[in-house]
Amino acid sequence: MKKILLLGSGELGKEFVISAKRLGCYVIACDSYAGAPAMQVADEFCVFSMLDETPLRAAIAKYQPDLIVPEIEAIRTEVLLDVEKQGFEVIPSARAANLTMNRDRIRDVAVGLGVRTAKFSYADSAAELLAKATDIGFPVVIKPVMSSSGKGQSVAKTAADVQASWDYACAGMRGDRQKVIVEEFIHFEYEITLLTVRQRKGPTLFCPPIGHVQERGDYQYSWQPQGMKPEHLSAAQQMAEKVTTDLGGAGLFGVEFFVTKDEVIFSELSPRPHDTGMVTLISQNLSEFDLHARAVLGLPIPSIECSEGASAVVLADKEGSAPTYTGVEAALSEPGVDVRIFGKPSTRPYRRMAVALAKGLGALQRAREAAAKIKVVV
Ligand SMILES: Nc1ncnc2c1ncn2[C@@H]1O[C@H](COP(=O)(O)OP(=O)(O)OP(=O)(O)O)[C@@H](O)[C@H]1O
Ligand SMILES: NCC(=O)N[C@@H]1O[C@H](COP(=O)([O-])[O-])[C@@H](O)[C@H]1O
Ligand SMILES: [Mg+2]
Repeated sequence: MKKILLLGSGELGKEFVISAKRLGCYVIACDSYAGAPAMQVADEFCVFSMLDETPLRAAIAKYQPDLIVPEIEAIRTEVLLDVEKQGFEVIPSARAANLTMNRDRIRDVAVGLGVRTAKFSYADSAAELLAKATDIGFPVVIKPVMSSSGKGQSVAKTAADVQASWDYACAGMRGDRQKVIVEEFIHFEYEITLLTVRQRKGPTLFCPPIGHVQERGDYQYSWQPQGMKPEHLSAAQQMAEKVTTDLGGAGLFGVEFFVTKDEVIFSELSPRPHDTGMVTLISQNLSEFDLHARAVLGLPIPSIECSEGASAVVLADKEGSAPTYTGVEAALSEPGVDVRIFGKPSTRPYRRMAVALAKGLGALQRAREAAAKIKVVV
């Protein structure tokens, strides 16, 4: 039985714990607040800020896990680099966790590998941001180098927007680096997440591409499979293989691409299950969480089967605690529809609280209709 220390206990971690426990693992779920989704299904839990070196080291020393599995980006990843040297195993690797926590570091790796990205630059002041944005050409997308789920992200349409974008990025930044990435705005036809599985034994596997739509830099709904021109799919797979091979280790990655009429552009990647990949809870024989669990445990993945499916998020609209949910009965009365309520103990505007899933013909519309029926009450 493998002992897993899960760093981050949100909705993605909760499904991962269920998958890992079904395969006989013992899981200690960690996060900065009590009652986090994954803690509700784990064997033990531990509450501390994973950005703090001391409690993070203490948890690793106390539990002596076989595997350390990061579930969020905001972790004191220097500690992971250090404990990996001492012989602990970090999934997929401490380097992957460290690089992907910093948009600039992973972007520099991708560029070094010759992977196509949007034009971009970095800035550490409003004045520098204005100069870099002007060089690239408006509109530009601005994101803190340390953030996720769209936090601190905005689009500057003209020079007049730059100061507001800088202030917004500074307010949404986490971690200790006051730095942003400024990117050319890509007018893509669609965007995808390519779930990519690195196995301990065996070749890298790809799930059929997942299409998704984002608002405020955060995912709203996703579907699988997203139809792609064969040459675009193979370009995306080649880039995903290149970057994940460089990062190394075993596990599932969510590799994000923009697809324009003529080309595929790498955006970023998560060295762990991806929020848009929650669709695989209904569309695949093995969900992205099952695949991550099998890959990290070195278990076989003989085939990945997919049929049409979709997911749509249920968001909170205000701050509160002990939420309840209405409309679940109405949502579930449709055939082929399912719901996952994460069980987060508190709400804030736009916090993702649940997801509706649908399979079969018209899955996307039915998932969105089901999500719209569910209301978060606080
Ligand atoms: N250069 C760009 N051009 C056009 N749209 C963009 C660009 N960069 C980001 N976006 C849009 O914003 C979304 C979020 O961006 P990105 O994935 O970089 O942020 P994130 O905070 O890391 O999100 P997550 O943590 O949920 O993956 C993208 O999926 C895309 O819809
Ligand atoms: N795009 C990354 C992502 O979706 N991460 C997921 O959201 C949780 C945080 O949610 P919270 O902010 O509501 O606590 C994380 O723990 C993870 O499960
Ligand atoms: Mg993203």
